Amino acid sequence: MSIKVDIKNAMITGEEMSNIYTQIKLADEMLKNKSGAGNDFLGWLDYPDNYDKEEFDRLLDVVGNIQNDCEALVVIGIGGSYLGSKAIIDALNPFFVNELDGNQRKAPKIYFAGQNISGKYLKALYERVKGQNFMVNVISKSGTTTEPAIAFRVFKNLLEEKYGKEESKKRIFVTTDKARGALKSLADEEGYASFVIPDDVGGRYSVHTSVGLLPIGAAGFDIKAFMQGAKDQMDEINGDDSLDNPCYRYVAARNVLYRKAKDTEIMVNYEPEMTMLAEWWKQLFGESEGKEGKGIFPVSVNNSTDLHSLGQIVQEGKRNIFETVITVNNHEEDMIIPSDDNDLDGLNYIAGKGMNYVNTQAYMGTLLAHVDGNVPNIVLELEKLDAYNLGRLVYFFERACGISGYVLGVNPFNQPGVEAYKKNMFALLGKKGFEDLAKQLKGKM
Ligand SMILES: O=P(O)(O)OC[C@H]1O[C@](O)(CO)[C@@H](O)[C@@H]1O
Repeated sequence: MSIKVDIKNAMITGEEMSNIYTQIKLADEMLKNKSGAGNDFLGWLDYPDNYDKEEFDRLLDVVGNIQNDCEALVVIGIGGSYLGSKAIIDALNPFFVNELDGNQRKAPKIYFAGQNISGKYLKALYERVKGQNFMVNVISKSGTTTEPAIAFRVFKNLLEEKYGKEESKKRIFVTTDKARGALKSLADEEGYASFVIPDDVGGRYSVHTSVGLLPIGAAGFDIKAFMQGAKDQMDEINGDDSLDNPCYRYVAARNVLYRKAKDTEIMVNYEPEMTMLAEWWKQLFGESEGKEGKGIFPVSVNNSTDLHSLGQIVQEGKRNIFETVITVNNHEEDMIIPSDDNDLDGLNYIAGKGMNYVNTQAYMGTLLAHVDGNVPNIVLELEKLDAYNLGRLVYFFERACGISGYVLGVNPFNQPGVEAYKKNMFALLGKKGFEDLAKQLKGKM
């Protein structure tokens, strides 16, 4: 079912929506006819139709082998080579899944590495994985990103010590550029099975490519349904160029709000398994829109947890924020609140109710309070948290982000700003070629 976008609490007039509509339509046309900035990175746009079916079948085979042949898969990557698969796997997995033992599990444990530079984290993961029958999927479009490169070196060594060089080759799956980068050269040299990140798909738009599909499939989820969701969402957007199109409505609302000085968007969820979905969304919109001194700053809260930490500032702090709440209609699990003869905690008034009911009242009460506090709320309603609907949601946001970037007047497909920290880090680490910068930086320290 379609994703619904409700803007009745977004504090926007019909006139404001109509005024921005032409720009939304034009921006989407620029995407579709590939006439805008960054038009060499639009491979994701038709990907649900145009993906490489042979590679997909090969991926299904590999996923099946991973599931049969190992207890644990270490997925190495950062940013767009990490957040999407982590988001979908977290949203779909039962809680505490890695604590289930072998016969209670339908798929290997999935561990993530290379998404930080913490020695403590990597050491702990190394110790946890070394006694298990494990495999590795290393993902990097550039093939040169420092964080995953370090993690891969560590786990490659561990595999080779444990299984020997030849057997290790069967346990390593590489997802990278088809021709360039250190990882591609290494994969060719060693003969690792490789999957391609298409040239024209940037990291943050790559969840439906093998970047996302291999880990999501290995974790036991239906990647065909995930692709179908994207396809249906794409067809739906292409089939309606009016403001009834939920994707257009979301883009229109957030841009109207931005023009009214609401320059911070808070992605709100009420289910902890959606935490990482917001992290993926933050990269998507932050890297796409945050340039040339422009952009809506994307942040997220996990409620009701964060109502007890950030609730105060949302309700009464600087009025430059709006919220986008994601709600899910169908919850499969619930916990009924027990009754108690003594009722010393005073909870009997909700005894017999499900926690999902309580959570919904918390959501509605919060929304009304925040709107009273001058925080506009956009609500995105998802039918269900399953592979199909998540496939839809990912495409929905990708398309919304591409359109929104053009409405803002930026290239939504580059990220020049992330190079600054990398250069400084290389200089400070003493990498060859960064000697002059190292001198300058040391002078400032
Ligand atoms: O897949 P790669 O090339 O390792 O890049 C990982 C991430 O790093 C960035 O390039 C930022 O440095 C992101 O845009 C990207 O998603």
